[in-house]
Amino acid sequence: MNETDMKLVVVGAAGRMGQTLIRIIHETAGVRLHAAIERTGSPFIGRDAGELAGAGPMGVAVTDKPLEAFVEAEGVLDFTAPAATVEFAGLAAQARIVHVVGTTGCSADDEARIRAAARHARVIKSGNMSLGVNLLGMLTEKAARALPAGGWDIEILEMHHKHKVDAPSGTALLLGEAAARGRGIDLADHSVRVRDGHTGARPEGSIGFATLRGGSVIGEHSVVIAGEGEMVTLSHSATDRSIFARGAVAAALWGRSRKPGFYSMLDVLGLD
Ligand SMILES: NC(=O)C1=CN([C@@H]2O[C@H](COP(=O)(O)OP(=O)(O)OC[C@H]3O[C@@H](n4cnc5c(N)ncnc54)[C@H](OP(=O)(O)O)[C@@H]3O)[C@@H](O)[C@H]2O)C=CC1
Ligand SMILES: O=C(O)C1=N[C@H](C(=O)O)C[C@H](O)C1
Repeated sequence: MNETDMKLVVVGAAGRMGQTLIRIIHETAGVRLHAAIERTGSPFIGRDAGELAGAGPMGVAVTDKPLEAFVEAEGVLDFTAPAATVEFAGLAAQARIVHVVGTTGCSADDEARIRAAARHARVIKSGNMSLGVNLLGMLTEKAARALPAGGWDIEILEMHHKHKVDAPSGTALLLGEAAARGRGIDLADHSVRVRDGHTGARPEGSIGFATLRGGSVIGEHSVVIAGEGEMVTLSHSATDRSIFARGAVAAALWGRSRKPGFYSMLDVLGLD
């Protein structure tokens, strides 16, 4: 441990991503686990966070006191749920720390509240923290720009594990936004999120989404650009959650020297 290590809090510490984040912090130079948070009443309160994550004892007990943890820390890594993330955004703003948000499924109102907190906190939010998906976003934007709407139809397909609660995935929406940017259109006005029954023919220029759920799939995403007699498919497969956790830790370290504001992984990775 080093005095200059960035002190990080993991909220949702017992979750799939929370445990992965604790393991990655443990093996990454320049950061250390300062606190681990779960909700009041969680059976994990009081447990050693390192043991919970399968990394061995770390001497950090899981608590339900986020503000106490935030005021002594430099950053919080948040892969929880929209209502929790909105609350943590307010606390991170009070504590003036870095807030890395991986939570997906946020409503427009949640998004506005998180952005408001970015007046005081350094918020880095992305539907996917991996390098590969952010590169895929860039490639999608370029392909959508090069292949015009009259003749080329964009569909985004995703599959995740059976426990996932939001759809389309944050990544699918990130890719949809990238495609819409490439086409110079607003995604909200052109997306088709569900098809059922007699839908009529596909509206030209729309961006369609299809969702699969099952088993333990970590994250599969494809951008299909279908033309007459040919089809281009750009895709990404996640085989280990550590890709998201490494991205989140890199984002926290990047945010340490930034001014308050709202940033994305494209800023962190220098891809924007
Ligand atoms: N951006 C990215 O790169 C990625 C984003 N994600 C997103 O991260 C989120 C979490 O995913 P995952 O880890 O699989 O989900 P889990 O359900 O496994 O973990 C979420 C954790 O957050 C806890 N939690 C919820 N509310 C609170 C609260 N108010 N205070 C403290 N803890 C709370 C949950 O506790 P409880 O069970 O008691 O509710 C749970 O332990 C999802 O939105 C997912 O889409 C996931 C992977 C990558
Ligand atoms: O819930 C998940 O697991 C994941 N969520 C993110 C999303 O909604 O895209 C990122 C990743 O695909 C895993």
